[in-house]
Amino acid sequence: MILVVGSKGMLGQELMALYGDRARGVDIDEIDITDLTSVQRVLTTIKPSVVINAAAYTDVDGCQDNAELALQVNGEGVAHLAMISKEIGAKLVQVSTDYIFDGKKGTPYLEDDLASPLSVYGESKLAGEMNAWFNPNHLIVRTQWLYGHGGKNFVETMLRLAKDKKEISVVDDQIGSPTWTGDLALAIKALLDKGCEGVYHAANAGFVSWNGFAKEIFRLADLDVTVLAMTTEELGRPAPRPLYSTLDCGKLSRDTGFTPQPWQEALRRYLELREEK
Ligand SMILES: NC(=O)C1=CN([C@@H]2O[C@H](COP(=O)(O)OP(=O)(O)OC[C@H]3O[C@@H](n4cnc5c(N)ncnc54)[C@H](OP(=O)(O)O)[C@@H]3O)[C@@H](O)[C@H]2O)C=CC1
Ligand SMILES: Cc1cn([C@H]2C[C@H](O)[C@@H](COP(=O)(O)OP(=O)(O)O[C@H]3O[C@@H](C)C(=O)[C@@H](O)[C@H]3O)O2)c(=O)[nH]c1=O
Repeated sequence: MILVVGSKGMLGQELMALYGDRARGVDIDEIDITDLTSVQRVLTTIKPSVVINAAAYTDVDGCQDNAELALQVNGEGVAHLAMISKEIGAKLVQVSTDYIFDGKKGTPYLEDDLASPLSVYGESKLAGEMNAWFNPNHLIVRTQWLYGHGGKNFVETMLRLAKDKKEISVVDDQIGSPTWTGDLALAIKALLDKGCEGVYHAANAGFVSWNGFAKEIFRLADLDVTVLAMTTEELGRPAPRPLYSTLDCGKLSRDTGFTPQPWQEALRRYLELREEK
């Protein structure tokens, strides 16, 4: 049995849909990962063979203002899951982020590149990666720029803003790979099916700026919106973001035979499925 922690989140919902009967999902109403007793109670009752942690505090600017909570959920919470999953002999899958990097490398990041987070969110997720090591049987999957059904994300924000705006300003100096949760869930399954351990990068292929991503969303959705360019500095959000955080996913392809599709194709598929719902 696979236990998906954070099953009501954006990735959690996708994992539940992919695994169906083979998974049991729990979220904040049944488990609080910041509370060791709660984690102990749920894991020792369900006794899964794999725990996938898709629970996190993902509001990047919110984390910047609430560092203690960010470290509790994204850092200590993972330590609790790692310690108890080890105790019951289960594998821990920890989902992590490109924001553990500072974005200064200039070429796609490899799994063993040095982490140097710029934001509290990035620091707390790096703490989570380190805490995953309390269970030697762990898999850390770093991904980025996620969108998918049932979650707050950039695609949904753009489509919402387009309802009453003809012009939207979007930063053009941050580069990364928009990634569909549908493809990330398949990558996680491929890694588990092959018994992979350690750190892996998993994102849709190719890269673009948020500005270019917004333009492609409106083009595919056939919406007449002008996307203006601005810099990250001009936008002035509370949390700093890496300017170049593309992840090299070669290790995933080599070890599993699974290569996520180009981001443009994933986006087209997501928008089609969204229309059908
Ligand atoms: N979104 C993105 O762009 C990216 C996400 N990631 C990582 O991927 C993973 C999944 O992200 P995503 O699907 O966007 O996350 P979401 O924010 O959509 O979902 C997270 C879920 O975890 C729940 N949760 C929060 N705190 C706790 C807690 N203390 N105990 C139990 N559950 C809790 C949330 O509940 P509630 O909503 O009620 O707070 C929510 O249901 C995370 O690890 C994230 O860091 C990595 C790269 C990019
Ligand atoms: C809504 C909006 C955003 N932006 C910018 C802000 C930001 O730099 C970028 C993306 O904004 P968002 O708030 O959607 O994204 P952000 O919270 O930075 O997304 C991150 O989330 C965490 C959880 C991760 O792990 C990362 O991989 C990444 O996906 O676009 C604009 O320039 N104009 C806009 O109208």
